[in-house]
Amino acid sequence: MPEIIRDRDRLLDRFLVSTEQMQQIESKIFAAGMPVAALMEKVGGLIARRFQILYPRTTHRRVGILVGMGHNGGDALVVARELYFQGYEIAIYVPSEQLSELTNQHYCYLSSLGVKIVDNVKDLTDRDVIIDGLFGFGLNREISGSLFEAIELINKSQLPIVSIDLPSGIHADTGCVLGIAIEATVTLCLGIWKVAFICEQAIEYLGKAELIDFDIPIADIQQILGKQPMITRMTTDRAISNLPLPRSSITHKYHQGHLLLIVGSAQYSGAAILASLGARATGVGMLSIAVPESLKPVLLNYLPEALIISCPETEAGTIKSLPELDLSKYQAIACGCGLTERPSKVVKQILAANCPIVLDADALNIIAKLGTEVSLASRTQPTILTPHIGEFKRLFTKIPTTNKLGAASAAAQASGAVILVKGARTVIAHDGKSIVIPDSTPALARGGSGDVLTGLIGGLIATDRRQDLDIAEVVATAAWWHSQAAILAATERSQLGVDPLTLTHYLNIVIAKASNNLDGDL
Ligand SMILES: NC(=O)C1=CN([C@@H]2O[C@H](COP(=O)(O)OP(=O)(O)OC[C@H]3O[C@@H](n4cnc5c(N)ncnc54)[C@H](O)[C@@H]3O)[C@@H](O)[C@H]2O)[C@H](O)CC1
Ligand SMILES: [K+]
Repeated sequence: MPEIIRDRDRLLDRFLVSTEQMQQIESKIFAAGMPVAALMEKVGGLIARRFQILYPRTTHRRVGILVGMGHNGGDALVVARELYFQGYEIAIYVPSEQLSELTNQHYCYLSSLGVKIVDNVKDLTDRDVIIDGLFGFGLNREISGSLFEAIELINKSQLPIVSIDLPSGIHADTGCVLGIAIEATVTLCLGIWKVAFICEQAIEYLGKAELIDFDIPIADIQQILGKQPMITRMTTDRAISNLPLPRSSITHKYHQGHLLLIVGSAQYSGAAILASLGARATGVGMLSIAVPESLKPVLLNYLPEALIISCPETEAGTIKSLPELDLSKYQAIACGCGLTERPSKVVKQILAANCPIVLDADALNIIAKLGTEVSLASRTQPTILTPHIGEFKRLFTKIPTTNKLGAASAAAQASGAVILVKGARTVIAHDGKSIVIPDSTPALARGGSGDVLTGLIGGLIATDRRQDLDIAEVVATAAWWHSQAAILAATERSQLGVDPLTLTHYLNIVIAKASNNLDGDL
C-alpha cells in the first residue's frame, strides 16, 4: 500500500466528530465546489462496493432496503440502484411521504427502473439481508409510530442488517437510543468516526463497525477539529509508536527504567502477582515489588527476577509500613492492587513521591476517603488514577457519570490527574484532551484484569525515556495494549477463557503480531 495512503488511513482512523463538526466539514466540501449529488453518488458507490464483498449476490441475492426521508435514505437509494444493476433482487420500503429533493430524485429513478417498492415493511422479511438507510446523523428526536414498529419488526426478523453511517435510532453524538434502534450486524460509518462509535450505550447496536473513507481532505478535518483534536481514538500505529520498541542494541537494565509496585495482602496475594506480571510484560529494566513479607515466596515463584521488598505485616496480613526506601530511584510507582484500605499511611507517603504514580483499587478508595483533590493538591509529578465507574463515583462524588467522556474530562480538570475510566470503552482524560480505546471484549469483565492493567501502565511509564513524554498518551497505550491482548486471547480461547493470568501470557504475543503487521504494511 502506497505510504501516502497508509499514512492517511492511519491519521483518519484517530479522528472522532460530532454531528455539528461533520456538517461543518461537509459544508466546506460543498462550498469548495463538490456537488451534494456527486458526494452522495460517491458515497453510495463505496457502500455498494463494500456491501458486495460482505454479502455477495451468490449468497445474499435478495436485499431489502429501508429508505429514510433525508440523505441517509438518499445514500441507500444509490446503493439500491447499484446493487440492482449488479443483479441483486431489490425491494425498498419508504415509510415517509416527504423525501428531501435529492432523495426523491433517486426514488423516482428507481421507480422508473421497476424496482420493487413495498408498502409494508413486513414484505421485507423474506429477504436475505437488510440495508438500513432510515437515519444517519440527522436523527434528532425519538422515533415513534410506524417507524418504531418498522424497526421493531426488522430487528425481530433476525436478518443480517447493514446500517449506513449509524444504526437508525442511535444518536450520533451520544450513542443513545432515541426510542428504538436498529440492531445492526455491520455499521458502515461514512467519512469520519462519529462520537457514537465510542459510546458504551451504542455497542450493542453497532455490530461490526467499519469506516468508509470517501476522501475528505485531512486539512479540512484538521481545520474544523484543530491540529490537536480534543477527543481522539487510540489506534494500532499510534500505540505501537509509543512502545519502547525497538530497543537500542546497547541498552542495559538501568536504562530501561525502575518501577516500584506497592501491592498485595494476605487476602489478595493474586493481585500482587497479576500487577507484577503486567509490569514485566513492558520490559521494564528493574521491577521492585513491595508486599507484606509473607507474600515474598509466592511472588518469587512467578517473578524470580524481581526485587521483592518485604514489608512489615499487620496481623491482618496487610502492609504495616514501608521499610526505609529511597523513592527517588524509581521512575514510576504503582500502588493499590490487593492492598486493602488499611495501609492509608503508605498511600499518603507515596503521594509525596517525586515521580509519576499510578493509583488503583484500594489506593483509590483510600484517597477518596482522604479527599481526592486535597490528596493530590501537592503533587508536582503526574498522578494517574485508574477507577472503574464505581470507584470513580467515590473519588468524584459531585461529577455526574451519565456521559463517561465528560465525567473523565471533568475529573481530570478538577484533580489535575490523568483519569482513566475503565469499561467496555475505556477513556483517558488529561489536560483538556481525551483518548478513547475503541475496541475491547467482555472477556475482560472479571476480577484481576485491572491489576494487570495497573502493572502495564506503571511499567510503560517507567520505561519511557522520552523527554517530551505525553503521560496520557502512554497510559492510553497501555489500555490499548491490555484490550488488544484480551481480544486476541478471546479469539483463541473464547470470551470465557481469558482469566487474568492467561491475559498476561498474551501481552507480548499481541505486540509481536501488531508490530509485524504494521511492518507488513510498509
Ligand atoms: N457524512 C457525510 O459527509 C455525508 C453524509 N451523507 C448522508 O447524509 C446523512 C445525514 O443526512 P440528513 O438528511 O442530514 O439526515 P438523516 O438522513 O440522518 O435524517 C433524515 C431526517 O429525518 C428527520 N428526523 C430526525 N429524527 C427523526 C425522527 N425521530 N422521526 C422522524 N424523522 C426524523 C430529520 O428531519 C432528518 O433531516 C448521513 O448520515 C449520511 O448517510 C451524505 O449523503 C454523504 C456525505
Ligand atoms: K442508518
